[in-house]
Amino acid sequence: MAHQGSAVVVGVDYGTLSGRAVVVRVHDGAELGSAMHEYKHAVMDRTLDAHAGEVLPPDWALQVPADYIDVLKNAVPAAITAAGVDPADVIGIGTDFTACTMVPTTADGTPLCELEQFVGRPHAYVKLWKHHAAQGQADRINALAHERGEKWINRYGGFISSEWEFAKGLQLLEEDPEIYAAMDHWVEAADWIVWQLTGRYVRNACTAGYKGIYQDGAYPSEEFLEALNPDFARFVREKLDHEVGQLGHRAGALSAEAAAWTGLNKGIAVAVGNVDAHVSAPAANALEAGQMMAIMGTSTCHVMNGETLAEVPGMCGVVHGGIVEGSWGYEAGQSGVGDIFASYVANQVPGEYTEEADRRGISVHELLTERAADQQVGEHGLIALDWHSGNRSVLVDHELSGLVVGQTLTTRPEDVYRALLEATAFGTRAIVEAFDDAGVPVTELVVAGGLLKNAFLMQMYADVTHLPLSAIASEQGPALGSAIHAAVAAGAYPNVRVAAQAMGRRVVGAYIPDEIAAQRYDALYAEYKVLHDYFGRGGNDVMHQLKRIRREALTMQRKPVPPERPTIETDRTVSPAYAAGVFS
Ligand SMILES: Nc1ncnc2c1ncn2[C@@H]1O[C@H](COP(=O)(O)OP(=O)(O)O)[C@@H](O)[C@H]1O
Ligand SMILES: O=C(CO)[C@@H](O)[C@@H](O)COP(=O)(O)O
Repeated sequence: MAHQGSAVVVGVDYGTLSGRAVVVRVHDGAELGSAMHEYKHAVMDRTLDAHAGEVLPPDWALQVPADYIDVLKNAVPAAITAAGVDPADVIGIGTDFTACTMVPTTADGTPLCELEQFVGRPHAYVKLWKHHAAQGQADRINALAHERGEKWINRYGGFISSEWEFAKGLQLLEEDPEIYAAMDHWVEAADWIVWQLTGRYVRNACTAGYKGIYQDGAYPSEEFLEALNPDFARFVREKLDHEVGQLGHRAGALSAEAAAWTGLNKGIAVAVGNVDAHVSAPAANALEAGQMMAIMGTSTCHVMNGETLAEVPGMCGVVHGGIVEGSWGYEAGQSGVGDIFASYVANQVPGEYTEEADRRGISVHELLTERAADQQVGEHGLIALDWHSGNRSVLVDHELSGLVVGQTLTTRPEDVYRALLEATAFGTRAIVEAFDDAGVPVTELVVAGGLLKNAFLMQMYADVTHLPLSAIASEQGPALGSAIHAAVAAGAYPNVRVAAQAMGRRVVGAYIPDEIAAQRYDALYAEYKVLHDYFGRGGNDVMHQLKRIRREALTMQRKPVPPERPTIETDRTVSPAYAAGVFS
């Protein structure tokens, strides 16, 4: 298809803590400039900082939609300046988001948290993907789906996640019915941002399928929803159902308002929304069956196309057109990966490590990795479970938690750090094996995301999985993927596959398994599997019990508002649902 050599597109990647914009040349995918903008309110997981600092219950994670608009206002113009291009050469914009990240809105798309009367209500805010407080609702959805023999449940590996649209929606109904009643649309942030760009609400095939239980053109039935909770019966009809757009299609034209925010021309193409993980596969030009993309950052998402439909136990889902139009897209994931390393570095590493890292001008991650790399496989005598943020695949249980076995009086921080790195690699191997066993073989691991920079970790993943590992040749994988979708939406390419060949790229076989290390990891993996099945499949319920006891303790304490916020009324010190004791 004809397009001018100077034509560029903009891709915007909405991550957990920031949004990144990249300007990409249409004919070859060259990245000309980029910019990042951090969300002012980051993730609100302890207190409702956007209002008066009310204490949030455990496992909550909220965001503020206005922070997403700030990315359009700041990162997009900055990326255009960095690229040195004329905004008039931009022919389209595409976006991707974390998911399932949900915004409750009025009929015109106004987030409920922006209404005066709801600013102090936690349920009026965005529920971020890692809001894990709807596990009780997810458990009920799963039990009922199996009891009624709902066909769709096996498209999700047998489990609907607490992270997804139905569990979070049911939690909203049951804990704050007034907000639920005021909500006209329960919108994926991936679609909300496209709505803000175009003035048109279009759901995208990716989140509708993976997160919204939309299969073969239908959602779960009203009878099913009514059996969950009679007030939930019309959830699909009244709050969720809307036109679904295919990935790479044009959602609409850039509105005058969004043109003013971004500095781009009104009327350019805006692509249908997408998810950070799925959009990365075209960016690595890894769209063939067997090429499993692992997008490794805060969490890891695994996405892979397949030629046929298979039911993989514990996968997140399989959706037709979920990665590219026309193919079965599979997704699995690990809820915590970089997050686990970050939490360890922030809370468990002695000051002398930080001082040494500072002195040498490296990060604590790099220091710990360097020391961890300087030992034989198994030398630390440890096995860890990577469930600090719960387990997404293959157990689909966010009431699970982390574990390190084998610590002694001589265990050092780098030992535990290495065990945590290994635990996440073992978690990926468990996912790869689930796909292999279900007849969807994985032949290549293609990595994108922030963790690519840790070469020791990458070699470990190749060794542990016994797979050749390719590396995406972009530091902005999702944003590049969004730019590819923008190019297709603008008509520069006939479809995403063709665009990916011209604009996407990866280094094939960047890491090859070391046979000796791989064999030694096999022995550790065998022990990991024992612990995995024991704690994760009902052998020992201690992790669930600890979460329950913690919730009880927190409910009893009713934590006071910090003293520096003296003006807050006492009835606002906890969320209404929390005060009502519904979290006990
Ligand atoms: N050298 C490192 N080794 C391992 N993990 C790292 C290293 N540097 C940063 N991290 C982790 O990478 C994660 C950020 O990854 P990134 O892809 O940038 O973010 P996101 O997933 O939000 O897009 C953080 O959780 C951090 O702990
Ligand atoms: O779950 C998905 C996609 O399905 C991700 O959006 C979610 O894990 C967040 O990813 P990041 O770790 O922020 O890149």
